[in-house]
Amino acid sequence: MPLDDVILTATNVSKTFGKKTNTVEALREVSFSVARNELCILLGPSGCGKSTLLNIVAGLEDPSGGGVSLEGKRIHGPARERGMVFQSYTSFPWLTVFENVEYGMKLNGVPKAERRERAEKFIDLVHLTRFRDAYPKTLSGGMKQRVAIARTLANEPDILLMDEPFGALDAETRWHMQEMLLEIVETTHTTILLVTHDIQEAIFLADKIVFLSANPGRLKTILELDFKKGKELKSKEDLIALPGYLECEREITALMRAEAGKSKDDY
Ligand SMILES: Nc1ncnc2c1ncn2[C@@H]1O[C@H](COP(=O)(O)OP(=O)(O)OP(=O)(O)O)[C@@H](O)[C@H]1O
Repeated sequence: MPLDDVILTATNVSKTFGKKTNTVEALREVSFSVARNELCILLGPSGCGKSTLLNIVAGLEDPSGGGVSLEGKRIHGPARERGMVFQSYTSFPWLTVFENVEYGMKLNGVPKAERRERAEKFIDLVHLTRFRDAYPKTLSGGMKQRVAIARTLANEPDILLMDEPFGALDAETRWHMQEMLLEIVETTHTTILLVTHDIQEAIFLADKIVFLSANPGRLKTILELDFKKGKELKSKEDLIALPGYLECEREITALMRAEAGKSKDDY
């Protein structure tokens, strides 16, 4: 990958929680990069440090060793250029959809006319135009998460960070959300770093999968998903029908099983 295409670089990122005898080594010397306009997935078994790594990129946690740079600048603390969407819905209940999407821009000093224009654009993008004046409590889980996505994108981050964004949703809503995310990427060319432990979700969404092993979290492998390159995927069915899909799913399932180290009797 040409160097100027790299937007985010993680170099030898380590993280140990706790002090003295009571420590947990969550990450050991993890290095990877994300290219501009790429959708990069952090995947691995439970407890391998995916969320910790994403939180370090977000600036919500400091690494114990190594570091992360965005556009060549070392990350220290949270900033607007790195927008985060969590699994739990984070809209303000006393504000309408429109006001929720506008809120962050208001804090960032975006002038009113531009705020309105951007809020409308991103509400349309997440298919909530009819619900712009609704309050979050009247919306479904998927709609609330769409508000969070629109609000984060409206701040025009350089990279969108997503931690299990569809993890709390039922299977059907999850598919729709995944399909919508690919539509968003196609329209806005946003660079995304997304954590999931769902193998199918990872294969459907990813340009690249960074697979972590557990105890401590280390880089196991990076999968480029060549079988998808140049193919237009609108739905899960399109993905499953692609030659190469099953092999890819089998490879990742085997990695996951080896790393989780669980036989069917260990649960
Ligand atoms: N604040 C913390 N204090 C102590 N240990 C922590 C803290 N946060 C995470 N850990 C530990 O670090 C390790 C990695 O946790 P993390 O949540 O990043 O993994 P994960 O891959 O995102 O897991 P999951 O898929 O289950 O969400 C785990 O052993 C976890 O218990």
